[in-house]
Formats: sequence, C-alpha cells, structure tokens
Amino acid sequence: MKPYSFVLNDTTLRDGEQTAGVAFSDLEKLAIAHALDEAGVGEMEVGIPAMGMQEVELIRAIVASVKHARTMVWARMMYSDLEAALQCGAHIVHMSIAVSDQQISLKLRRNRAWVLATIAEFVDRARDAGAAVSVGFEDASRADGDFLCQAAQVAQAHGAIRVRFADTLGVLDPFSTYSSIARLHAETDLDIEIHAHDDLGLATANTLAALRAGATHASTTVNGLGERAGNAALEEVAMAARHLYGVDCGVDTQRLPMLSQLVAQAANRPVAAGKSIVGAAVFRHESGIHVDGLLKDRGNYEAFAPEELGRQHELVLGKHSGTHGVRAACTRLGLPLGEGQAERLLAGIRQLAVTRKQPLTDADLRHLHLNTATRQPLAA
Ligand SMILES: CC(=O)SCCNC(=O)CCNC(=O)[C@H](O)C(C)(C)COP(=O)(O)OP(=O)(O)OC[C@H]1O[C@@H](n2cnc3c(N)ncnc32)[C@H](O)[C@@H]1OP(=O)(O)O
Ligand SMILES: O=C(O)CCC(=O)C(=O)O
Repeated sequence: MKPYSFVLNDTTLRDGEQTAGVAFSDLEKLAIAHALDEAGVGEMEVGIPAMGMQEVELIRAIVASVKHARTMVWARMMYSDLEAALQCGAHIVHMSIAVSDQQISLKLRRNRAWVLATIAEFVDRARDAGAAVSVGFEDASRADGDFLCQAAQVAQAHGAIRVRFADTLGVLDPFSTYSSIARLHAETDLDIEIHAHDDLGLATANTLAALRAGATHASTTVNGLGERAGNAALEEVAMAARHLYGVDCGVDTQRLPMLSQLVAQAANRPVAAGKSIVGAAVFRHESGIHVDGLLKDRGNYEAFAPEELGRQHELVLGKHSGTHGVRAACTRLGLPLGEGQAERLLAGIRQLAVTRKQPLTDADLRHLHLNTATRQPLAA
C-alpha cells in the first residue's frame, strides 16, 4: 500500500535533545522550533514538562511562538507528569507507557492488567482536563502483538486520538515493521505514529515501511539526532517520501540544509560529510567515470536534483579523476591544455591527492598546469 499523506512529528526538541551530552539552551530551542515551523513540519514534540518549572516555562514560550505546527508534550502516565503537561498549553498531551513484558515487569515492576487500567485512567483524566491525548507505547516492537492491540483498543475506547508505536531499541526491520503496523491498523481506528530508532541503521527504512502499512504520523529528528544511534532523520523521511512515493509531507526541502546546520551547532554534533541529504560531500564527485557521466548528462549519476535542497553538484579533482574531469576543470579556470597535458596533469593530481587526502584546490591545479605545460619533472 502506498502512503497517500502523512504528518511529520519532529521530535528534535524532545528525543533529539535526549541524546547523551546534548543540551540546548532556551534560545537554541526557540530557534529550532521557529526553523522547523517555517520549514513546514506538521507537528513537533517540544519537550518533557515533568523536568520541572523551568522546562515548563520554556515549553510554554515555544508553544506560544510556533505559528503553524501543532505542538506535543511528552509525559509518563503519572499524576505529576500530567499536571505539568497540562500547564504547557500544547495541542497534544502525549502520555507514554511501556508495553513489552520486559519493561512492564522489570522496569515498571507491574503487570499487563495494570498497564491497561493505567491507560484507561490517564486517557480519561487528560481528556477530562480538555486535552487531546496521544498514547505512547514504549518498546512496542518487543511487545506481544495481541496485548499491543488490546492496549490500543483501550486507548481508543477512552478517547485517545492516536497511538505511537515506538521501536525503542531499533530492533525491527522493514518487514517486521510492516506486519506490526498493518496489524495495529487493522485492529484500531486510531491514527498511528511510527517512532523508529536507528540502532541497526534502519530507522528511515522502518518509518517508510510503517507509512506503507497505514501509519499516519512519523516521528523524525533533524540529522537523525536522538537516543543512542538516533531517530529517523527528518531530511531522509521527507526526501524519500517525495522521491519513492510521490508524497509531499509539507516540508520545504530548501530549508533542510539550514536546519541541519542549526541543529548540528546547537547539539555540538558535526554532520558527517557523507550524511545523506545534508552532508557536505553528498553532491561532490571525483571519480572519472562519474564525472564524465555527469558532464554528458547529469541524470547519469543523479538520484535527485541537489537544487531541491538549494545545493549543487560539485566536481573535484583527486586520486580517482579521469581526463574528462581534468579537461573540464581546466576549461573552467581558462587553462589551455597542450598535447598529452591532461594525462600528465592526471599523474600529478593523483600524486598530490594521496599526500593531501582531500580534493585539490584551484591553486593546486594552476600550479600543476604550469609544471606540466612542458615535460619538466613536477615540483616537489
Ligand atoms: C524511551 C524514552 O525516550 S522515554 C523518555 C525518556 N526521557 C527522559 O528520561 C529525559 C527526561 N527525564 C528526566 O528529566 C527525569 O528522568 C524525570 C524528571 C522524567 C524523572 O526523574 P526521576 O523522578 O528522578 O526518576 P528517574 O528518571 O530516575 O526514574 C524513572 C522513573 O519513572 C518511572 N517510569 C518510567 N516510565 C514510566 C511511565 N511510562 N509511566 C510511569 N512511570 C514511568 C520509572 O519506573 C522510574 O520510577 P520508579 O522510581 O518508581 O521505578
Ligand atoms: O512516546 C513514547 O512512548 C516513545 C518514547 C521514545 O522515545 C521511545 O520509546 O523511543
């Protein structure tokens, strides 16, 4: 089944900030919320009110500043958490409870009957207080399937608007995600949010599988920030949905690089050069065959146009260059090539690239060009 549309619920400000060692300042949180809002995310999870009054005040400020997106706050199924959450004025109060037997008995020290009764009680309480309630199923991927459906039915019967299926430890693959979500979708009428973690590098793939199986909402974070190996990356889910399914989730993709930089800086976590969509080097090409192919027709080596992200292809010279790339670079710099000079240049480029371990600069090429104009040995 192809997803027709879905809502991105970006949790950079909640799960993203939970990354060990990451702590945003108030100004950074406000700036990230503003940037996400301007980029067009449908929803954002903005924090954990149970952390105390200072956090509640900050969440209130964020909620007041967000103009377009719906806001959500995260809470445990506890009176004090609900009370704090209700003070924030967010559109949705998300109340979480563990549903795997492992976490029910060895973390909460309770049993399944207590979980079902607690869902009923807290959805009722939050609704009575006027909140729209989403129910979070922590560790859903390791839960018994029958029990998970039972829990979702209790949430529905008590008036929740959504359930979140959390692959808390990132242990699913796209096939198991598909079957779990399809079953949940068949057994409740509630909206379903997929919340995938990247411990096995499958968070985006699992998110897409869940959307195909009927999930209506997807948790994401900018740069895939989040607990341990992180969450499904906003930029990956948005671009994959567009290119694989033709589904526009409302995000202005031109803003993704800026968002990525903003979050990388606030998190003090540089983005890897090869990080899909937003890495500095993902539109950089050196290999001779690729550069030749791109010069003939960019469709030869283009998954999607970098211009969608406000970016461009970048052709560089290095150890794997070929003569077509060398000629193109010389033409760009207005450097005429004599008989056999492209080949001589290539030899010099290879030598220098191994020493430098980075692409050659224009100045390097000019220098090599001078040295290879005649058949003199290369300068050291
Ligand atoms: C999978 C997730 O990402 S869930 C979100 C996790 N996020 C965070 O923990 C970040 C923010 N957390 C915090 O600031 C603090 O942990 C607080 C304020 C929430 C709680 O702090 P403390 O009260 O000191 O408790 P602490 O964090 O040490 O322990 C967690 C407690 O919550 C309980 N708990 C955990 N999940 C739930 C739940 N869904 N419903 C009810 N209780 C829960 C634990 O059993 C434990 O309580 P116990 O002492 O009765 O065993
Ligand atoms: O909201 C929930 O229940 C899920 C929380 C979470 O971040 C997770 O389980 O990974």
